[in-house]
Amino acid sequence: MALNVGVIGAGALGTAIAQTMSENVDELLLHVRKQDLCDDINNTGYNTQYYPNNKLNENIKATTDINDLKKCDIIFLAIPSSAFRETLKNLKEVLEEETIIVTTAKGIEYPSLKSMGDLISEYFDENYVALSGPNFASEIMLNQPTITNIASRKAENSQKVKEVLSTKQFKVKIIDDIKGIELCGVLKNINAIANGICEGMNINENARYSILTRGFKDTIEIIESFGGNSDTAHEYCGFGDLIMTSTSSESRNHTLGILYGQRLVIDEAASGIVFEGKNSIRAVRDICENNNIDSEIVNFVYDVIIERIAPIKAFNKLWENIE
Ligand SMILES: NC(=O)C1=CN([C@@H]2O[C@H](COP(=O)(O)OP(=O)(O)OC[C@H]3O[C@@H](n4cnc5c(N)ncnc54)[C@H](OP(=O)(O)O)[C@@H]3O)[C@@H](O)[C@H]2O)C=CC1
Ligand SMILES: O=C(CO)COP(=O)(O)O
Repeated sequence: MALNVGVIGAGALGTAIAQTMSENVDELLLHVRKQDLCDDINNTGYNTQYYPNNKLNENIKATTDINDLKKCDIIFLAIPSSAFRETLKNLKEVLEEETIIVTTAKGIEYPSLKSMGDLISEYFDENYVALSGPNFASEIMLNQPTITNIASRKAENSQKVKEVLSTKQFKVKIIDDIKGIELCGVLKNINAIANGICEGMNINENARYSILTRGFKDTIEIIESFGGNSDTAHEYCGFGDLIMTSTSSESRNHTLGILYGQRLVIDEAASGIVFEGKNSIRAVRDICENNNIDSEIVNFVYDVIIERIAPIKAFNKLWENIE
């Protein structure tokens, strides 16, 4: 394929989608932060930090030099949302405005309450595409069957991104709701934490799945309040990712919730693990307040994670108010 494609972020997701797309392009540029990891990838063919047992395809070339991305037609940002603005500023120095930027991050900027798409459009106009779905990176890396949704403001951009991403195993469905797709990714993390907290406290399944049902309804309400389409909540990026992340032990957000539910304190910053849901809870609560949405699930997660209210007390309040 003639398109030049780059991925920024050689973590779990960046490496996995690089591997997928390398089936479709002549050369895939993978931008890595650390020189030693870059050397490992180029010299051994392994991402020794994230996937020490999975050989990378030979046409994946790692670089630490952002200037190498100049020639790319499409660049995927597979980094935490907290790193987006800084990375976009750096990219703006070297890229043409027409470069398509794809966000894979399921987070939101605080206190601006901007989505990752909003941030990209500050630097690269409307040339962005959002990707989201029930997509554990570890499974993508193993080339296991996966579907994702993408959305953008320009149909031709979605089409190009679909072309570089699609393989026999990795399916891509374009939807027409850029706001909704991003909100789904953010909100499912909050629900995953909520369910994790309940699981950690050994709350019964009748209650847990009622809470998940309520979380799904709140997701629809929030999407609609942003002018998004409620159908998006029924997509892979909506229902699919919500259920998967809220119930799977593979999810970092779900696991974080379990730890809080068990009142086990970990040093989240020192762990180096990306907990997007934890980082976006303040933003989601502000979004609800600004739009007069009273989400008991969002309040529950805020109470436990930010206010550090005892999980059982927070749960009792949630249960009293849920209907
Ligand atoms: N993992 C998954 O299954 C999925 C993840 N996502 C989303 O993708 C995004 C990335 O997640 P994931 O790949 O799992 O995270 P990882 O922690 O596995 O990887 C993060 C990558 O970003 C780099 N990075 C971290 N901080 C910065 C920074 N300040 N500046 C530049 N680069 C930075 C890391 O570099 P270094 O290694 O040097 O720290 C690493 O390459 C998240 O928003 C997540 O929600 C979406 C779908 C699935
Ligand atoms: O978004 C994901 C899968 O779709 C990954 O979820 P976690 O960040 O909770 O691990």
